[in-house]
Amino acid sequence: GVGLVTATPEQNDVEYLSPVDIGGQTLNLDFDSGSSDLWVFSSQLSTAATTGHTVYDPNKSQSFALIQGATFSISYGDGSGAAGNVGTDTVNLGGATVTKQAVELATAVSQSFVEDTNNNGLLGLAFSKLNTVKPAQQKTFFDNVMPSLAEPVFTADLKKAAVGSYEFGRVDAAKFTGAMTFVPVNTTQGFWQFTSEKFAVGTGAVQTSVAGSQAIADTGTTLILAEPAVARAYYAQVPNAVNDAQAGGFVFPCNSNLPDLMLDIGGTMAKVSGSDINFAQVDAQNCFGGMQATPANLQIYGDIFFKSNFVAFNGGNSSLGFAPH
Ligand SMILES: CC[C@H](C)[C@H](NC(=O)[C@H](C)NC(=O)[C@@H](CCSC)NC[C@@H](N)Cc1ccccc1)C(=O)O
Repeated sequence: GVGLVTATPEQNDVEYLSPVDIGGQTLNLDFDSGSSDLWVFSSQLSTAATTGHTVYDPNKSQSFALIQGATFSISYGDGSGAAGNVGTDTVNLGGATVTKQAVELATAVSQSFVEDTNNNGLLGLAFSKLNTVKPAQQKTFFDNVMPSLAEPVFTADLKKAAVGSYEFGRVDAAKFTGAMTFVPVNTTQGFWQFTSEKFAVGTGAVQTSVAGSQAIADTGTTLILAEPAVARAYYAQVPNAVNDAQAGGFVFPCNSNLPDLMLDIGGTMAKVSGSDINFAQVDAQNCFGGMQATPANLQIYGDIFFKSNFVAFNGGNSSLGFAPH
């Protein structure tokens, strides 16, 4: 089979939300290739936490079954997190269906999730080894649905300020231009991870940031978080760009003519359009960069990368395909 759902951006493309049918109830979830838990705002949360949200109520589902004694607790790189208990239900993503999918019911969520009223939970699409359910770890929707898919793949077609899509079971050639390049991913940490050590600014020379530097493809992260050497070299080519601690990173005049950024994905260069690096206005003149330096030693290629690149996640042979779109 094949599943196709829309991916609708929030204000400033901070996140993309997709409709998921769980036991007959439809919730908009943030599909996240950087984690492996499917958790939802549930009727067990306090009213304070659920105001403005759509919640999943297991008591209203004919097909819900509790997993006795199972709990989850997840924390994310931005300091946010969620925790609760676990059951199974039928999960349908635009036609791709799993009958006994682990659905994690939040009984506590961090404030940033409470405030993000468009987001009613996450659907994790990284590798199941990262799933946080105890005592028995659970599988992701993608792992569960893969055997029934025409092809063991899902694709992300995320767009700047426009509705895109996630598709399960096929790579739709109509959604990208040029040739798709596939690279093997390193799954040891549970992410869609690859080597990314080279970069170029505009039409400049290709240079190495840090030999062997790694990156992950993370649809649940808004920006590109790259090696500091990449950020420094890029913004050195943008007149009046400054690293503004108060803004939390590099800012530049909003009318800047931003160069493209080339990043290698497992040895093949991919382009991030300069226009996509103008992320959001921070004051009367200045805008915040869509690519920032990461303090960690793992680069995170988030939605800014996906706006320029159509990406195929192949769970059959653990590879990542990318092409301009
Ligand atoms: C502090 C937590 C560290 C990062 C680590 N957690 C992770 O790596 C988790 C699975 N993944 C994440 O924290 C990040 C990848 C970090 S790379 C180390 N992806 C998921 C994130 N975008 C989900 C999200 C979506 C919307 C709003 C906020 C957060 C852990 O549990 O140890």
